[in-house]
Amino acid sequence: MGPFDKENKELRRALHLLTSKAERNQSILQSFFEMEIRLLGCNKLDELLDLILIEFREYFRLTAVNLVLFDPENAARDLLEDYVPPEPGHSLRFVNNQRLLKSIFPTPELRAGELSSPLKKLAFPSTPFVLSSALLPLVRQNCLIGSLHLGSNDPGRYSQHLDYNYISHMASVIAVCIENCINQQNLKRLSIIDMLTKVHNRRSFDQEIIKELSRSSRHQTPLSCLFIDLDYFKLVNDKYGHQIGDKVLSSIGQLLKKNLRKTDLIARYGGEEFAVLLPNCNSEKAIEIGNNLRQKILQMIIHNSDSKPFRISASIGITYCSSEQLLQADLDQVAHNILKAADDGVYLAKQNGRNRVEYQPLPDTQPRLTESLHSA
Ligand SMILES: Nc1nc2c(ncn2[C@@H]2O[C@H](COP(=O)(O)OP(=O)(O)OP(=O)(O)O)[C@@H](O)[C@H]2O)c(=O)[nH]1
Repeated sequence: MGPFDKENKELRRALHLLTSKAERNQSILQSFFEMEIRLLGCNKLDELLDLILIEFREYFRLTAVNLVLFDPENAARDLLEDYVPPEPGHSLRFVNNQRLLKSIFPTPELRAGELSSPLKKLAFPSTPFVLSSALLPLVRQNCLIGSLHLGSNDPGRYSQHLDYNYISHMASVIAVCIENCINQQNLKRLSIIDMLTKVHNRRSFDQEIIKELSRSSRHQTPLSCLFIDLDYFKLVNDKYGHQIGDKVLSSIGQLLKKNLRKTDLIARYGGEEFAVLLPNCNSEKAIEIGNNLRQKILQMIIHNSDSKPFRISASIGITYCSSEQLLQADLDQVAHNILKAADDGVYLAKQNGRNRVEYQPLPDTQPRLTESLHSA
C-alpha cells in the first residue's frame, strides 16, 4: 500500500465522519424546523401547552419538560380553566411576580449543563432524575414572560460548552406563540364574557340561544331556560357598598359555573340577573335544578367589608321548550318566547314573595301550571 492509499483511506474515513455529522445536524435541524411549524400552527393555548409539555418529551427524548408562565393578571389561567397539565402544579406553574424567573435567570440568557441542587429544585421541583438541562428564558419586548426547562437523564446531553442557537431560536418562537395565543383568545373572550362574573355576556347569550335552539331542533331534544334574579340587590349595594355588590355578583357567577354542566350556557343577562340555558333538559329536571340553585344561593355566605356575614336570595323563572315545539318553528320567535316566559317566571316569583322558583310555559303551547313550585 503506497502513501497515497493510506492518506486516501484516512481522508475517506474523515469524509465519512463529516458526512455523518452533517446528516445528523441536518436531521436535528429538520426536527426543529418541523416542531417550529407545529408550534406556529397552534391557535389555542391548551393545544400549545400540550405540544410543549407532552409531545416535546417524546419528540426530543427528554426526561422532563417544565414551564413557568408569568401571569400577573390571571389572563392565561382564566383561559385554561378546564386544562389539566400532565403533572398539575409541577410541569406547568404560573407566577404573579418575577421572583422565581429572576432566580432562575439573573440575566435572561439560556442556561445549559448540569444543575446545582437549588436550581434543580426551582426548575424541576418534581423530577429528581434530571442530570443535565437547558433552561430557556421566554422573552417578549424585554420582559421575561416565562421559562421553559428541558431536562435529560443523560449528563452529557446539555453542556455549557455547546452552542444552542436552534434551541434559543425555538424559545423565541415559543414566547411569540404563547403571547399570540393568550392575546387572541383573550380578545375573543373579552367579546363574549362578562368580566365581573366570568360568565357569558348578554350579547353572547342572544347569539348562542339561536345556535342552541337549532342544535336542539336538529337532534330533536328539548331545552329549558332559567332566569335568576337576585332579591333586593339594591339593598346590598346601599347597605354594604357597590364593591361588595360586585363581589356578590362574581360569587354567583362562580356558584352557577360550579353547579351546572359544562354544556349549559350561563350568562349575565342584566345587572343582577343571570340566564341559563339547559340543553337536553326537561321541565321536571329544570325545576329540580332551579330549586337546587335557589338553595345553594341562599346558603352562600358573603362577608361585608367588616367581615360580617350576610346572605342573599334569588327569584327564579323557568320555562321549557319541547322538541315538538321546535319543529318548523321560527327560531328567533322561539328564542323571544323563551326569554319572555322565563322573565315572566321571575316576575311571578317576585310577586309571590321572592326566594322562589316559578315555571311559566311557552305561550300558546303548553297548559299553564298554576301550582307554585316553591319549596323552602
Ligand atoms: N354592585 C353592582 N350593582 C349592580 C350592577 N348592575 C346593577 N346593579 C344594581 O342592582 C340593583 C338592582 O335593583 P332593582 O332592579 O331595584 O332590584 P332589587 O333591588 O334586586 O329588587 P328586586 O329585584 O325587586 O328583588 C340596582 O341597585 C343596580 O344599581 C353591578 O354591576 N354591580
